[in-house]
Amino acid sequence: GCGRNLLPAPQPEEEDEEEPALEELEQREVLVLGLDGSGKSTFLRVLSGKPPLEGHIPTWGFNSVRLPTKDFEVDLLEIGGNQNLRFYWKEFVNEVDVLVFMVDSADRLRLPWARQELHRLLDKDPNLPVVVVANKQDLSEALSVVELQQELGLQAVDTQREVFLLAASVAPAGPGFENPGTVHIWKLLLELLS
Ligand SMILES: Nc1nc2c(ncn2[C@@H]2O[C@H](COP(=O)(O)OP(=O)(O)OP(=O)(O)O)[C@@H](O)[C@H]2O)c(=O)[nH]1
Ligand SMILES: [Mg+2]
Repeated sequence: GCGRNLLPAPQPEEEDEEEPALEELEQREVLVLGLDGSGKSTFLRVLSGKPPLEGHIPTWGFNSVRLPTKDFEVDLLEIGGNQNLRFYWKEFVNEVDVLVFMVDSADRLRLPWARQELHRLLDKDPNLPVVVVANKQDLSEALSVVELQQELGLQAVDTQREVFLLAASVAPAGPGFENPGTVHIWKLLLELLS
């Protein structure tokens, strides 16, 4: 045998009695999606007080952080944006409270792809609040929010649903973490989750 006979059989009923309540705070789930290189991992790092990484290290799967607030805990879950991973995105949109969709505002050539993926997700859950982040506004070639609204087809989205488009550069320019873009996104998320 492989040794499993040595383990005592699990006795869930007894354990239930002894196990203290671990989760006192309510959970909120935020899904963070967007094309590869748009800044999802950077956003999660900066939110958790870590400096952004220099280059692009692709997320080959999931990446998550849990941030406590006074009323609840916020789980932010990134799924990598590589083309092979995008297939899985739609499996998670119905499981979360808010979707953050990151866009590299300077990646003009791939905006049509970002638009297509975003609208697929919007179609998947008509009630999910969506925060579109027009990231990398620090780059000179970045499109403005007005241009991005057009390019991402957000004017056409029906007025019933909550879609926000926020300009940001989530990677801080220098040391220190008073990043106004990230703070702004976080405040909006807390409002939507309350
Ligand atoms: N100039 C500029 N660069 C940024 C900004 N945010 C992120 N970056 C850079 O963009 C690159 C990619 O960032 P990531 O956060 O790894 O991108 P990602 O969306 O997680 O990518 P995948 O995991 O592959 O899906 C990194 O080199 C970051 O430093 C920003 O606001 N401005
Ligand atoms: Mg990543």
